[in-house]
Amino acid sequence: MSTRVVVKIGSSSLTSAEGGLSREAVAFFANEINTLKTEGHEILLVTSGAVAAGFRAIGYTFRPKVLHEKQAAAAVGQALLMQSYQEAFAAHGITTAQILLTRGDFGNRKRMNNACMTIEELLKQGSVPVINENDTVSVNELKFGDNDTLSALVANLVKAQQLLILTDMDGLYTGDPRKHPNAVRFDHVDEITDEIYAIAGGAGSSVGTGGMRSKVDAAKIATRGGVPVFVGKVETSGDLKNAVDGHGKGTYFDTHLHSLPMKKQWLGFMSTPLGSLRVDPGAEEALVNGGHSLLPVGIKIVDGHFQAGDVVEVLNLEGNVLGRGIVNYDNEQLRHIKGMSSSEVIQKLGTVHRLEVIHRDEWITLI
Ligand SMILES: Nc1ncnc2c1ncn2[C@@H]1O[C@H](COP(=O)(O)OP(=O)(O)O)[C@@H](O)[C@H]1O
Ligand SMILES: N[C@@H](CCC(=O)OP(=O)(O)O)C(=O)O
Repeated sequence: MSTRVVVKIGSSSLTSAEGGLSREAVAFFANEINTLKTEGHEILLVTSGAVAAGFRAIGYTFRPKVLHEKQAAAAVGQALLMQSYQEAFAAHGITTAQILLTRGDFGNRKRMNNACMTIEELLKQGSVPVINENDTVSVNELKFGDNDTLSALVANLVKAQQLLILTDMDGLYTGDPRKHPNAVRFDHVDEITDEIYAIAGGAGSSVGTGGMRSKVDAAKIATRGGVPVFVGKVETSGDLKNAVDGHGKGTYFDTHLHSLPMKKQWLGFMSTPLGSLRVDPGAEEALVNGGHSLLPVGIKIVDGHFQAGDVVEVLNLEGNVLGRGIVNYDNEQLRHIKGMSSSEVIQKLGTVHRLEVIHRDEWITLI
């Protein structure tokens, strides 16, 4: 069956440790993707490698660590990266299209709709969108940094049937195999638990950024959005097709969920919460398992400055994030009515526009 697939290629798979782009690697991936396209799959590529490709060309000896040096290296390297993809895909008669995005773009519905429409048109025309972070304008606090999260947001946005995160390690192991030679690989992960997070470490090479941790983060976003994820290695001809077909060299993160509507995607993964609410076990149960709205009676602590209509994070009494929602009250009002029953709230405030603090339609569970 032909499907829509997002393929993310990390710096570690495209460049040598000394820096510089491996044209052989780019040609190899173009060939693998061509095989999938020939079978009728729609492919979107999310690629890293701009900094790694550009830092030697600009004159640095090592991969830069300071932001403006990384941005300069990326500006040089992005052109080299794109040129390389264009040449490699042209050999198969495939047109490539450059798309540069920032985290801020995902927070803006209009920009996202535009990006989405552009991508749909490119796919319709048979092109391969080649997506990277727009490093020149991304500031530290708002950066993706690695492209794993970016690839998960893209996969949710285009309602992909699969996200393949390709890296230099053939999956998630019980510990970083570079440090723990006896570590064992997970073939499937049904649920991303705290234990899974605990074993996923940082980058193993000098060119990679996020390591397995950011890949697990990405897998969480994508699976929560209904997109199953493969994290692994594609090194010999046919490996990418095998990964799509379910027998790749790596770990599969399964999902039983359906794709998320755009509004819930935005709420869960793109919005910026302006405060937080701590709720009691009754409210936790109602929100997470009961599919109910949040009422004032379940709220214990209110933090932050927010207005009605803003996004807040909801935590349980142990401090674990349960999800996010759009509040119907500002922080001052909520401090006055927290813990009150609905009749007490009406007595205190008079007629209220909405009794629910967060309506279930404006809520997303994130555990
Ligand atoms: N539990 C783990 N299982 C497998 N790899 C791990 C684990 N913890 C950390 N790693 C490291 O994550 C690295 C891959 O991430 P990264 O270097 O960021 O690659 P990329 O550039 O492809 O995104 C591996 O090379 C490995 O050393
Ligand atoms: N946008 C940056 C991505 C940085 C990076 O190293 O990401 P990754 O290899 O996915 O961990 C670049 O193209 O160099």
